[in-house]
Amino acid sequence: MLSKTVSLVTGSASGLGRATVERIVSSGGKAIICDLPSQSSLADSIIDSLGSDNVKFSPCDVTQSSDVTAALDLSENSGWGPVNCAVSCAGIATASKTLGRKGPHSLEMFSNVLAVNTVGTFNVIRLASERMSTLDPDDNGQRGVIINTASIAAYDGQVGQAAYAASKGAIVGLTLPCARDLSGVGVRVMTIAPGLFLTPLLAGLPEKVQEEMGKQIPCPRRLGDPSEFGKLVESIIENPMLNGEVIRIDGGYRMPP
Ligand SMILES: CC(=O)CC(=O)SCCNC(=O)CCNC(=O)[C@H](O)C(C)(C)COP(=O)(O)OP(=O)(O)OC[C@H]1O[C@@H](n2cnc3c(N)ncnc32)[C@H](O)[C@@H]1OP(=O)(O)O
Ligand SMILES: NC(=O)C1=CN([C@@H]2O[C@H](COP(=O)(O)OP(=O)(O)OC[C@H]3O[C@@H](n4cnc5c(N)ncnc54)[C@H](O)[C@@H]3O)[C@@H](O)[C@H]2O)C=CC1
Repeated sequence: MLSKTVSLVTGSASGLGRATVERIVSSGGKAIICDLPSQSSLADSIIDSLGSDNVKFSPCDVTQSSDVTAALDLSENSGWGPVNCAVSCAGIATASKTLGRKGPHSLEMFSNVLAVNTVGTFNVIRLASERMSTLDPDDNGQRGVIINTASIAAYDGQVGQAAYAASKGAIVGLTLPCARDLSGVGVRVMTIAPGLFLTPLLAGLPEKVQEEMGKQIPCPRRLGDPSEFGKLVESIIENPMLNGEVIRIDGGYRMPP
């Protein structure tokens, strides 16, 4: 299916989303880069390297339904047809204790993390699945695949990760019911829970935290490369039996408190 993949990939101007776009396009597929308008120059550099026939940019805040709809429309208006693959990588991470030295966790920050990570992911699932439902089914009765990005923090959230872990735990929780809801239209739903990957998101953490983390990964004893995430996306797209499940990709790492 990868050579016929028409995808929308959120958060794909950077990091794991970018690696996903590179993987899909290198196998003959097409991708809509769906990222914030502020990321347009990064998106342009991806288009320069992969070709404007294969990649297009739709400025998008995943919490806004009209933005996600415009990205789905772009695929159809470009002559690619409706998307048959949607990968959500858009996400933000915060670090704040439930009760810190300066007082309680900001409620606004907590809500914002859930809005982008959880609500944004569900927004893509609901709107992309509607487009996929219009496609002809393949030999397995399938029309598309949706892949979400959670985190191992959904299971092993650290000190200061209440908001982030809650947002990712919710993505784990919605995976099975969404897969069940969409089984009637032949759309699979899978979630990847990455461990520690070397992307701008992780580079923003204090260097000491980064160093300690790389050493703690059992095997391989290093941070993950975003291309390894892209390979897993490819496997999920290609394997029709993968549905309703969360896959950790973490080198056997379990985060300490
Ligand atoms: C997998 C993914 O999707 C990506 C990831 O999650 S990568 C992992 C990301 N992890 C994080 O972001 C960690 C977030 N937490 C923090 O950065 C900090 O805890 C914080 C900024 C929220 C708080 O810092 P702070 O208020 O300065 O607290 P600080 O004084 O450092 O520590 C207070 C106590 O908590 C402990 N602590 C703080 N952060 C800790 C941590 N990350 N791990 C373990 N203990 C920690 C300290 O050892 C200290 O313990 P004592 O009470 O015994 O002295
Ligand atoms: N890097 C890592 O070690 C891990 C990352 N993850 C998750 O993987 C996903 C991708 O992370 P990275 O590539 O590392 O981060 P990144 O910061 O490199 O990329 C995230 C992208 O999401 C975009 N984005 C943020 N808010 C958005 C919004 N409202 N609408 C549209 N786009 C938005 C950003 O502009 C950015 O381009 C995130 O969901 C993150 O939580 C999970 C576990 C580990």
